[in-house]
Amino acid sequence: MTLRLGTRGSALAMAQSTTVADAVRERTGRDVELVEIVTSGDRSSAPIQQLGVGVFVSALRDALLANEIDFAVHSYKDLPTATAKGLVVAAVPQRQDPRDALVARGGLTLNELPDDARIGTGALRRIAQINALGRRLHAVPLRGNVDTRLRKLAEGEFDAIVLAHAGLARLGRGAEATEVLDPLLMLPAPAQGALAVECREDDAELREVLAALDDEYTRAAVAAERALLAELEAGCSAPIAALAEVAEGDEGPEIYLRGAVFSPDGGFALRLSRTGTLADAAEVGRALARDLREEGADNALGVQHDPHP
Ligand SMILES: NCc1[nH]cc(CCC(=O)O)c1CC(=O)O
Repeated sequence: MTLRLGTRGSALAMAQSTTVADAVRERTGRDVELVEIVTSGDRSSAPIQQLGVGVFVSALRDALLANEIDFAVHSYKDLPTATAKGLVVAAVPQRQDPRDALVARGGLTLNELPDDARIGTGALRRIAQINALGRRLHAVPLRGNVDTRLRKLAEGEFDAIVLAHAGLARLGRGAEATEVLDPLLMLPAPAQGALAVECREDDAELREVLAALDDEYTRAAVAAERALLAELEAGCSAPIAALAEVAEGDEGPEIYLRGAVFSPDGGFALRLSRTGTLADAAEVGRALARDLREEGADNALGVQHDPHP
C-alpha cells in the first residue's frame, strides 16, 4: 500500500519531504505519495511571535490523527515542546548544518559589514544576538519563506540577512551564504537543522519502517536542546538558543551542550555549557536550563521570581 506523506507546500517543506520520501522508498521499496496540507502559518504573513508556536504544525497533526496521511516531516525547531497525544516522532534523521548563515550583498562577512548596515531577520533570538555584538548594526524585521527573504535582500531592502544554513542548503542555495556564523556569535535555535518524522503512535508497522532513518546522535542532541527549551520557556517567545554536539570521549560518545538566553535588545546575554552522556541528554538540557536560571536567565525572559521564598 502507498504511504501518504503530508507536507506543507513551501519549497523548503517540499525539499525536506522529498528527501525523506526518497529515503523511505529506497529502504523499503514502498511507494510514497506527497499530500499537500495548508497550515495557518502558510496563510498568514503576521510576525511569528504573534502567531505563536505550532502554526506550521497543527494542520499536519490534525491530518495524521484523522488518518488522511500516514506520516509528516517537520522542521524540528518548529515543533512545540509539548508532545502530541497519539503521535510519535518515529525518526530523527541525521542533522545537517545547525548553524545560522549570513547572506550579505557584495559577498561581505559579518566583520566586513559597514557601520549602520541593515540586517534582516525575523527571529528575536537572532535580533538579540546581532544587538549583543555591540556593533553599529541594525536588526530589521523580516519574514517570509527563504526565497522571499533572499529576494528582498537582492532588491536592496537590506545589506544582509541571517537565516538557517540548513534551509539554504536544502533549497540548493547553500553557496549563497557569505559566512556560516560561528555559534560563539550566533547560537542557533534548539533543534535547528534537524527534521522530525512523525506518525501515529499505534502505527507499529510504519514506526518500524521509519526507525531505519533515525540517527542516534542527532536524536540525543535534539533531546538535550529541546529539554533546555522546555524547562526555560514560560509560554513566552523569549530568545533562547541551544546547540548540542556529540564528540567521542574516553568512555564513548559525549554530549556537549551550549545554551544561552538574551534580552531582545542584546543588553543581557548569558551563555553556559554542560556535558553528559547520550543516555542523559534530556537531563543535561534540564540541568543547563537550571544553571541558566540560577545565573539570572529570568532577567532576560521577564519572569519575576521571589528571590526569598
Ligand atoms: N522558522 C522557519 C524555519 N523553520 C526551519 C527553517 C530552516 C531549516 C531548519 O532549521 O531546519 C526555517 C527558516 C530559518 O529559520 O531561516
